[in-house]
Amino acid sequence: MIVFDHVSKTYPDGTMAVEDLSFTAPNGKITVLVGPSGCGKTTSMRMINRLIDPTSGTITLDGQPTAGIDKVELRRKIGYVIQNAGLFPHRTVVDNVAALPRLLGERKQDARDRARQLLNLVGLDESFARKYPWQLSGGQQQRVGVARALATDPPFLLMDEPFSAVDPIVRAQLQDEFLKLQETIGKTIVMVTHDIDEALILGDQIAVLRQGGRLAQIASPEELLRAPADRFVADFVGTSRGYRSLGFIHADEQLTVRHTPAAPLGSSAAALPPGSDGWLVAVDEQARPLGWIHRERIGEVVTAEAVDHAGSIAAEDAPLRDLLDAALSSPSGDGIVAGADGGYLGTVGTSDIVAAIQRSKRGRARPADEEAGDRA
Ligand SMILES: Nc1ncnc2c1ncn2[C@@H]1O[C@H](COP(=O)(O)OP(=O)(O)OP(=O)(O)O)[C@@H](O)[C@H]1O
Repeated sequence: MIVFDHVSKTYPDGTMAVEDLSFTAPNGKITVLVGPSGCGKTTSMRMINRLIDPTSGTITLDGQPTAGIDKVELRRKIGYVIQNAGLFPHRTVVDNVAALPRLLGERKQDARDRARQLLNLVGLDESFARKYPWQLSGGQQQRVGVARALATDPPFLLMDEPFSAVDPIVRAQLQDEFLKLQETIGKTIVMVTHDIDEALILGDQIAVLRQGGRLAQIASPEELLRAPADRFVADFVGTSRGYRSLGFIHADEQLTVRHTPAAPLGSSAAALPPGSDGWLVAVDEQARPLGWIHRERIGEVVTAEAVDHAGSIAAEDAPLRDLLDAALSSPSGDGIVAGADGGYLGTVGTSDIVAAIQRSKRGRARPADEEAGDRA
């Protein structure tokens, strides 16, 4: 657990970068610091590993004030991932990852063996180990940066805009992989980003800072979207908050899944049922949904060319946002749902999804009502 207790930082030129900042980054969770440029995110994060010393206040790691921990020991406990990976250009990938353990006295072979395991963990196979950073793509370099930060198996990890130097598609992939990795490693992470969408995807909790390093709100992604503390947070989180918050809510068991008939590729048109307003769900040989198909577009047999791909397909356990999107993008008006194995399950209607949204809103409102009842 990392605790900020009334921490302030004034630079020698008088700039108040952080003012009276207090928050807790819980163990095994990702805490994201976001806010506009110059609001003190980087200063706050660098005070944790004492690259910058606070002017006042204390920061503790699992109850131990950082001011009292030897800097070498502190850096061993806290992995650090920076933008652009910051790799040593003249060292191979494996030696980049092994660098800090070597510096701390580990045997070369042991450090390299572990480095190879870590490279594997971040999705880089053996062939990358002997390459140099300039031979890697931006996304691959960033993975090496993550592997290097994990080299001393630190319980804490600081990440400064770790995925911002790569294009949006690679960034989305790295974010996804990183969340899976965190499920395995369970580190206590503080991450800085200026990108609210990245914060909403990665954060277990998000601390929104305003100019002068003052905390505007700290909350879960869902709460930040649902109940921004003030206008500044609402504007920073951005528009379509209601729709985006559906990305964190799942359907309940009451959601009606309709049994719209399937039209397997290659099947004869004569053998097919009428469908819903003529619409059927085209499925492949493994009964996986491909998209919608209208009876009028089917000749003698169902062909892949006749499938309409406009509608997105939602997974059974997907958040309501994905189900709603599947329905809204669908030519038939209903959304296609696939099971965990990718097989076709059924379809959901827009009105049924809206009813599920309303039930979830009532469900979330209830605890507060009950609290009010308890107080009365
Ligand atoms: N060494 C320094 N000396 C004086 N002022 C500084 C120093 N480093 C940062 N600042 C100032 O402190 C404030 C906070 O800077 P910081 O880098 O922490 O912000 P940030 O939120 O990380 O910004 P960005 O998103 O642009 O990276 C800014 O006004 C900045 O100009």
